Amino acid sequence: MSDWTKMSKDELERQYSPSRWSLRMSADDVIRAHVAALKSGTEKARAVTQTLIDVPYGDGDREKLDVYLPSSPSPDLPLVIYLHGGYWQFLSKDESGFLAPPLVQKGVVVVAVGYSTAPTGNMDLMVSQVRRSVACVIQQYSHISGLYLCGHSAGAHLAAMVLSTDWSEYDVSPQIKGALLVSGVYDLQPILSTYVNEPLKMTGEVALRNSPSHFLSQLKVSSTSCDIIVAVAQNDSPEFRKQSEEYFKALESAGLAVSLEDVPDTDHFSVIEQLADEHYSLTQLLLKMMGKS
Ligand SMILES: N[C@@H](CC(=O)c1ccccc1NC=O)C(=O)O
Repeated sequence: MSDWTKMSKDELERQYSPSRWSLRMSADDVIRAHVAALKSGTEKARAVTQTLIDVPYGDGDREKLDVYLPSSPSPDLPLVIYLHGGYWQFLSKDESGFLAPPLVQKGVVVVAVGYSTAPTGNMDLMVSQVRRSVACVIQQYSHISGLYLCGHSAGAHLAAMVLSTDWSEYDVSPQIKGALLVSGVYDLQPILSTYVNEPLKMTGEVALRNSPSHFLSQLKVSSTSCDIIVAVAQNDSPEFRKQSEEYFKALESAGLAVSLEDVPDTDHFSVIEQLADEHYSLTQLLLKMMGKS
């Protein structure tokens, strides 16, 4: 696989256009179908679980989260925070509850976090928002048995930044027990010169200070006992696959408990959509991580 620094702008943009790599449908159709699947999955989740919608975790407009709760409270109550994808510019928490039903059914609390996507928000703000959301959840839900993170695409990037947080600047120091990072971007430098950065307007410095690949020693300190699964779709682009493989290798070299899951017969979108299905491999892995399979 060639190095991104040697790629033309066109090739880099192709590599960082997840929809162009789907084998299921055209680029436009796969995005339409993705949004539709997330919306209908979230509507279903809201119909079959108890919810708390638009709970603020800060003063900002988008600084709200949705909570999906099991109906019978049990003493063993894991909580998973979901950070949605959409290239830091699309989607919101409002269609990010689709993964709740199979988890809630097993007695897990699911929290979908909102954050200020670009162009309203910028990368520094989004990273600070998701960190604050995690701190807020741990303060409000101090009785939970374990805190877990799950993120897709841009959300996997944000989840990796949460794992790399120096919590000394916060009121709490959350002990995250496990993280499922799905088809993420862990080095932001390759996207700097692409269309993805148009609304984000990141400088090289912003990209560097928000790249999880540059904060491995902080992650090791803050998330020593966190089980990490780096998952990637079989049909993600070579660059996306390389992002996951390299982050996995770096975590492994740092001595963390990490595994790489290459999910067969999935593309960038189906790899996360299928979390709505209790029989899907990643749903089972997430439940197993929480001791709920
Ligand atoms: N231009 C991007 C768009 C994209 O990634 C996206 C668009 C809408 C909702 C989610 C998206 N990506 C990942 O979650 C693509 O080629 O797929």
